This record gives sequence, structure tokens and C-alpha cells, in this order.
Amino acid sequence: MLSVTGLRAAYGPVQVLFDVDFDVAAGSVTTLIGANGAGKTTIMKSVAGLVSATGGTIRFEGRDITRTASHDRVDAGLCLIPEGRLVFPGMTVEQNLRLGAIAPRARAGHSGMLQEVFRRFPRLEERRAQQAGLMSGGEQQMLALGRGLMARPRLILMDEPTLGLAPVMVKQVFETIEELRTAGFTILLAEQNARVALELADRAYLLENGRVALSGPGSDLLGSPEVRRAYLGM
Ligand SMILES: Nc1ncnc2c1ncn2[C@@H]1O[C@H](COP(=O)(O)OP(=O)(O)OP(=O)(O)O)[C@@H](O)[C@H]1O
Repeated sequence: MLSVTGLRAAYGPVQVLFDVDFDVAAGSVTTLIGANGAGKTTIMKSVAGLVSATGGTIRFEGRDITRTASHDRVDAGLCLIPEGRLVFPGMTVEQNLRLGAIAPRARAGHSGMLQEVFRRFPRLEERRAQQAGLMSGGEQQMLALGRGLMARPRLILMDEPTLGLAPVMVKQVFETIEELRTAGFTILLAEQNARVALELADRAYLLENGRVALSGPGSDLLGSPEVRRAYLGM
């Protein structure tokens, strides 16, 4: 579904991605793991079109989208759930959700999608009139995900969805990701919570200093001495 080859990106004169190659198969969960600053967020933003690639190619469902505007990528079925959730704090839960459906292909079916999001996250329905900024961190993560689903994506990019969440909420986020995979969504997940992310991943990539250091099925990376030492504390 997504094929990235030779991706390079830079902030001003500082190059941070160096010829990154990875693929995301339809219906899979693909995970990017790596230390702080390894380049996970930059990859997510490059795929979403928020950071311009300085080299390489990004293909989505066979189409070269490397130079496509970010809003056109949303309309093509690609959606980023950003790190830090970034809900609109002064707006209600429902207003945040409705904003997720402003792209042309999402607009038509947005009432049905709202019901679908409420079915998946009953807490959001209970709190639909509440100001989003007053929700807990875990609830805001659900809201950010719900808002993303409103765009009817085929590929969901989730950047560190468990950052700053209590263990019980971390578990819930991973359960939600599994449910979304079962429902047919394709997911690219960036995570520091390496163990759970690798257990879940159909395929995983370890990033180090803007390069892919290791890749394979999640279970292979879980068993790798390098990953166990550096990321699982074993
Ligand atoms: N807006 C920016 N301007 C300049 N440098 C940046 C900017 N954003 C990120 N960087 C740098 O790019 C590199 C990769 O950062 P990135 O945020 O992609 O890493 P990450 O793997 O997502 O890290 P984290 O897990 O801490 O979010 C880092 O060295 C970072 O300091």
C-alpha cells in the first residue's frame, strides 16, 4: 500500500533522514521503533506531506505522492494522527470530530462516520459536548484517533500514540490498534514502547540516526540481541 524508497529529509542544512526504505502492506500493522531523535516523526511527517522530501520516492497505492500536497494525500486516503494528539482544546469533542471530515471524500458520509466513531469509542459519545481540552490524556488520544477516522482513511499514520499515557491507557490504545487492523485498516505506527509495538507488528523497522538499522517481522526484531539490549533493557 505504501512504498518508500531512498527517502531523505532535512531541517534547513541539517539532514535527518538518509535513504530510508520501507514498505507497508495493505491490512498490516507496520512499526517504526528507535530512540529519541532517530527520525520517526520526520518519516511520519514526510509521508503525510508536512515535511518535504529532499530525495527519494513515496508511493501510495501505486501512485507517486512525493510532491503531492498534504491535503490531497488526506483525500487520497492517508491520515496522520500526530504526536501530542493536537486536538483543538477550546472546541467540543463533537466539533473536533466533525473537523476531521472536511476533506471532499469524507464530507458526504460524515454523519454515518460519526456514528461509527461513537460506536467504537463510547466515551466520546458520552462526552460529545465537553470541551476537548478538559479530557484526560487517554481520552484526547481516542479523540485524535476518532477525528482521523472521520477522514475515512485507508492508511493511518500513528505517531507515538501512547506517549505520556498511564499503563492501562497504553493497553487500551494497543487494543484499539488491533481492532482497527481486524476491521481492515492499514497502520503505520511509530512507538517508543518497543516491546508491545513489536509484539503487535506484522513488520518492523529499527531506526538509528535517520537510517534503517534493522527490519523484519516484529517477532524477529523482538528476538534480536541488538533490540533486546538497546530497547528492551534485557
Ligand atoms: N523542526 C525541526 N527543526 C530542526 N530539527 C528538527 C526539527 N524537528 C526534528 N528535528 C531534528 O530531527 C531529528 C529527528 O527528529 P524526529 O522528531 O523525527 O525524531 P523521533 O524519532 O520522532 O524522536 P522522538 O521519539 O523524540 O519524537 C532530531 O535530531 C531532531 O532534533
